[in-house]
Parts: sequence; C-alpha cells; structure tokens
Amino acid sequence: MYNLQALGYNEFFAGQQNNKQGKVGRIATASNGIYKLFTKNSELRAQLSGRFHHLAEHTRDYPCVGDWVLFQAIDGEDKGIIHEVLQRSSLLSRHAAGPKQEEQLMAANVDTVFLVNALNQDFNLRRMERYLMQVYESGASPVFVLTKKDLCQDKEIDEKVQAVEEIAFGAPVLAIDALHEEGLTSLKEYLHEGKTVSLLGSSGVGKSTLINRLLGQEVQETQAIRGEDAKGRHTTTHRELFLLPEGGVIIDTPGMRELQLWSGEEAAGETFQDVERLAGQCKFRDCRHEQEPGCAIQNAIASGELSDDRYKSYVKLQREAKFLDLKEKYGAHRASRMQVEELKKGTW
Ligand SMILES: Nc1nc2c(ncn2[C@@H]2O[C@H](COP(=O)(O)OP(=O)(O)OP(=O)(O)O)[C@@H](O)[C@H]2O)c(=O)[nH]1
Ligand SMILES: [Zn+2]
Repeated sequence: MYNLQALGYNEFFAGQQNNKQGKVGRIATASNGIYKLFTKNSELRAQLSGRFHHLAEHTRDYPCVGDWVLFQAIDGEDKGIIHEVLQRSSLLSRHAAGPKQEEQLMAANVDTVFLVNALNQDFNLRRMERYLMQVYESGASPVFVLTKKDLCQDKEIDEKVQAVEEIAFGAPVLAIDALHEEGLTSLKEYLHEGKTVSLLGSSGVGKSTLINRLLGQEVQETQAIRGEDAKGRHTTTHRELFLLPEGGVIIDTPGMRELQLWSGEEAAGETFQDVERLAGQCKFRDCRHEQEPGCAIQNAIASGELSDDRYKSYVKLQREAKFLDLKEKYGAHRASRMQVEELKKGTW
C-alpha cells in the first residue's frame, strides 16, 4: 500500500535492517502506547513488545512520530508488535521545564523544518533565533517560511525578510501567501520524494492552510473552518503524518505547534538554572518551597540572593509547562478540568 522509499526509507535505514527479524514500518501517530504504522502492505495498529518495554530506559528509547521501526505482523489482523526502533537521522525534542528536565519527543527522521511565522503579526526575531537553534541541534535543516505576504506592503516584506536573513545563519528565508498560493513553488524544493518536512510555528500563522495547499486538498482543519474557540481540536481532528502527491512526507504534530510556549514566551531566552540549582539543595526532595524547613529557595529569597519576582516567573513557567503537558496528553478540555481540580486542592 505504501512505497517505503516515497515515505523516506533509504540506505541509512536499510543498512540497519541487515539480517534482523521483522518488517519495517514508519510511525504515523503515537498516543498512549498505540502506534499507527505505515508499512509496505498496509496501515497497522501496533504496540511495543514486552521485551522492548523491558529494555527501554529513557524517553529517547521509545518510538515517536516519524520513526522507522521493525515489527512483526499479527496474522489475519491489522495489528503488529514493534520490537526495535531504527537509529534516527534526526530528532526533534523539547525539554519540559522543571527540575526533572524530562525530554519529550516530537518527531524523528525529519530532513527539513519549516519555521513558520506570519509577516503581519507577532514578528519576534528572538523567538525565531531560539527555534533555529533547536532545529540545528536536532540534526534537521531549518527553512524560514514567512506567511501572509498578501497582508503586507512590498517594502515591509523586504525589510522583514532581510531582518530574518540576518539571524538565519544561512538558512533560506521564503515569503509566501498560502491563501492565494503565491511563492509555494519555492517550498517544493524541500518536498521531494523520500524527504520529510515538519512545520513549527505558533497558532494562527497558517500551518494548516499551508499543508492543505501543499497536499492539494483540505486535510487539516484551519482556524477559518473550525472557528477560533474550538477546543480539544488536536485530539480529534488533527492528523500527524501525510504523504504528498509527489512523494515526500509532512509531519505536523501538536507538540511541534506548542513548542513556542514551552520555551516560555514571557521568559524569552531566560533560563532558570539558578532556581533549579537551589531547588536541588532543599532538605526535602519533594519540597514545595512554601514553608518547609530547610527550603533553600525560601532561604535564598530571605537573604536576597534570589528575587521574589524571579522565583514567581519560574513558578509561572512551570505551571504553564505542566498545563501544556496535560493538554497534550488529555486534550484541552480535560486538562482544564484537571487544572481546576488541582487548584481546589491547592496542589496546582
Ligand atoms: N491573508 C492570508 N491569510 C492566511 C495565510 N495563511 C493562512 N491564513 C489565514 O490565517 C488563519 C489561520 O490559519 P491556519 O492555517 O488555521 O493557522 P495554523 O497555524 O494552522 O493555526 P493552529 O492550527 O491554531 O496552529 C486562517 O484564517 C487562514 O485562512 C496567508 O498566506 N495569507
Ligand atoms: Zn524548597
């Protein structure tokens, strides 16, 4: 059913399959331990083998969207058991804020990341720089895609393109109008058969619109269709991995869409290593930094070593991260309810 080469299977992955048992498939969606696999013959629902669970130690050992895996098909059913993740050519992940610094995987084996920003709104070069670094670290190549060109004057477009070029470290900067399909051919260069592109950008910049145009059909609901206040949309209507008509793959995970919030819009570029170091010195491991004895944070605030304001923004960022985590796991609706519950109990 799928041409594996069109899906991105190449010598790098084939070389790892040598003499190993199992068929190969690419992960199209991953949620709560259930994976949808695109394979040569079909689409399968798959789970991890017991041995896999046993051997996996870190988040990175588990598969995510875009991974190539080895699996065993269950005879007569559209199901499979995954027993190995092939080594990745790139990995986009993010670190959850907080003392544990847990890693969350967003997409694997991505060749190009489109960093999508709208020319007419919320144009933040510092944030673009942070995204750019994150993409470089992942092993994928960044391309800036500036949307909504039709809503700006030529002079403004030129100035903004130039400003982005100055921070882009040589990454291409392309201005487009997805609504009227202007400039889309400049993106086609990255959408070859066997190549994988992923999109990163804030809500409303036009990612769904762009995906629909590139695919030539309405696969992703845009804001214009679903209305501004639709809740929990990613859990039900959102798809994650698409095969383009020309070959080539687009990955659009909810996690990628929310990356910007994780890095902390307000706390732009700030890190809280000082606070985390202090938190590690509290007497109790589960210290909530309120009135516990031996709380290094409260002591530092009392002595003036740590400002109250700084601690408050750290807490704020933590809560934001926690909420996003819940939202991603359970959908916006349930996440809000859980938040309210915790607020009542005083554990939020
Ligand atoms: N004028 C103009 N409008 C655009 C363009 N691209 C997207 N839009 C509009 O911008 C709005 C938001 O676009 P979406 O594609 O839903 O944005 P998104 O990035 O997918 O948003 P989320 O799904 O919330 O992450 C819609 O009303 C689109 O029609 C463009 O190039 N020009
Ligand atoms: Zn403490």
